[in-house]
Amino acid sequence: KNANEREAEDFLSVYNSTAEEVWNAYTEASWTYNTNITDHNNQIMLEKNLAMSNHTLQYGRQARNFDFSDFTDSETQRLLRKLSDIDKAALTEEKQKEYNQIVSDMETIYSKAKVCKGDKCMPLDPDLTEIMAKSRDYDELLFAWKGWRDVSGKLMRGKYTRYVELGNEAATLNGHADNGAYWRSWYETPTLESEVERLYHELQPLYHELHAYVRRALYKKYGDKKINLKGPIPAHLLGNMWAQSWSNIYDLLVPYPNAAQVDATPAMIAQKWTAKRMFEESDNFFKSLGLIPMPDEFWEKSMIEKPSDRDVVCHASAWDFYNRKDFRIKQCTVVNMDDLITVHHEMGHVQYFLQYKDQPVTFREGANPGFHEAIGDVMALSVSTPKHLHSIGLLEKPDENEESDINYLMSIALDKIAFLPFGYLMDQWRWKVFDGRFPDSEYNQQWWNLRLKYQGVCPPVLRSEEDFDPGAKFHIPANVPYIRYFVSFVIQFQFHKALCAAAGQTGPLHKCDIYQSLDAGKLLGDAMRLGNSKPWPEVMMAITGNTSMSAEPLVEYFKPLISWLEKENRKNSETLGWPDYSWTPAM
Ligand SMILES: C[C@H](NC(=O)O)C(=O)O
Ligand SMILES: [Zn+2]
Repeated sequence: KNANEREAEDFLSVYNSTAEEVWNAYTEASWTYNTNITDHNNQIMLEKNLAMSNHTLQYGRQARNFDFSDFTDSETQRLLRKLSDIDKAALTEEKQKEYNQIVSDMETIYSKAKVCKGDKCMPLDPDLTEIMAKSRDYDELLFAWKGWRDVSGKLMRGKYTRYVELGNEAATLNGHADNGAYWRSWYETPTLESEVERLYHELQPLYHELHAYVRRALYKKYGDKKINLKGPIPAHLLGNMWAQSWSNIYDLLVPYPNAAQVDATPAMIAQKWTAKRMFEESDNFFKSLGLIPMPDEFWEKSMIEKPSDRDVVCHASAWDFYNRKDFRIKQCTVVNMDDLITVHHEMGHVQYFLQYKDQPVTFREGANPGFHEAIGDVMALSVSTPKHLHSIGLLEKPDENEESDINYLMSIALDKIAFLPFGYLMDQWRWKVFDGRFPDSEYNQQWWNLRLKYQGVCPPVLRSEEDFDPGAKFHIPANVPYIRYFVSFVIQFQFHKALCAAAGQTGPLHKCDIYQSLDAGKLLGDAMRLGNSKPWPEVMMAITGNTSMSAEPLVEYFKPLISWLEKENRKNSETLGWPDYSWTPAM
């Protein structure tokens, strides 16, 4: 190694120890704000954010001064290259303040928004979420759906344009074409857009079969004034505020009502499960694989229930405090199956934090953002099986037959297949907003064009450019990219297949439960420990033996259901897709 490389290594170790301090300070302030939304806490968070940016700027400039092309250590090169992208620190201080204030204002609007009916004012979590999940009254659903958009997205519209401008300015200062290009650069895959488009088209036939089957069930429930069997589905009838997961209307869709049921919620309530019990159950699952237990600080400092005395950001999230000891989850947990899955999703993030905690801070990320989103969901694919739920006392002995299998696959498909178009379109919209193809005069129109094109849903009431419906989904005001979830929903089945093989499970993928397999745990743990120190295809290779994303394991997992749906839809001579694309329900 030449002197230049040795100097770079010293520089990087000073960077790392100072970064741990500064990032920890910001994360603590951000946690305080997210778990107690006040102006005071917001101001402190903004200050710590600026301090972090100054640190990034100072060290980013020095990193750019190194000519690392002839360095021998590829890790040092990778670290310096990542440090050279200084993100928002490239903006002037007052533009950084403006940008950070806009993002925190939008997130505060979203997190404090309430829909009032008389003197009862309902937040999204848990009230409106519960109405969307449980109500079967067309107009009550409409009240919640429209009301939520009026008090969230609609109030952010003016801020979003400036957010886009400043995000693009920072991206171009770092050499990216626009902010969308900056976000995609994290995948180190120049062909990312065409790869996700290819995956989407491979999976679209599965979605069309499910969409046609669900539309038929909703037609039976709500009648021909509200459902057109050749048209899009009104977006408020699918059990979820954004129609991104349909498992809450499973009761309208059950393929075999007399076969074994799959929902653990009744047992969780009957057995008086608590949020704490749900987290302990998840921790047990990870430990059974030989993975790392949640440390004491996690149990002491996490916020696992919605506090009654203050405003908080309820959208569930996992937190790394960058001191290799302190990791937390913030979740407004409700005792039901949906939230038990979410608990595993968030615990998957913390397991990743624990596995890569001794990496340089710059590498304490997922191999790509989709990897980070996939870990917990892989665990949940095992935990959700009737066999596993029975083993933890949440379902009576599952009768193993073709009908109960189809019931189970349907319940998982209502989460996983239903999600794919939404997971895909969120950043199709944002990438085009950032690259200018969608001017702010068309924000809402273009949003609904994509919602129709990919999801086959339509707004149940007239929309206009007075509205800003993308802002009604957390990740838009919170500035959280979304293609990571589409990537996750594809690769998690690749991981599931690989871990099931490692666990010696030879049956069909949907019956596999990797519980207690130390081999499966080791395969995933070793991959997580790499963090972002290697390009993700190498990590994909280490887990699955392939270097690329593939829809095949997902298609294999759902094969029995797809065959069943094809037969069912043919029997009903369903129209696949929504050729009556301009139909809207009687208002
Ligand atoms: C799928 C995504 N998950 C998450 O934010 O953790 C969502 O909830 O929209
Ligand atoms: Zn997540």
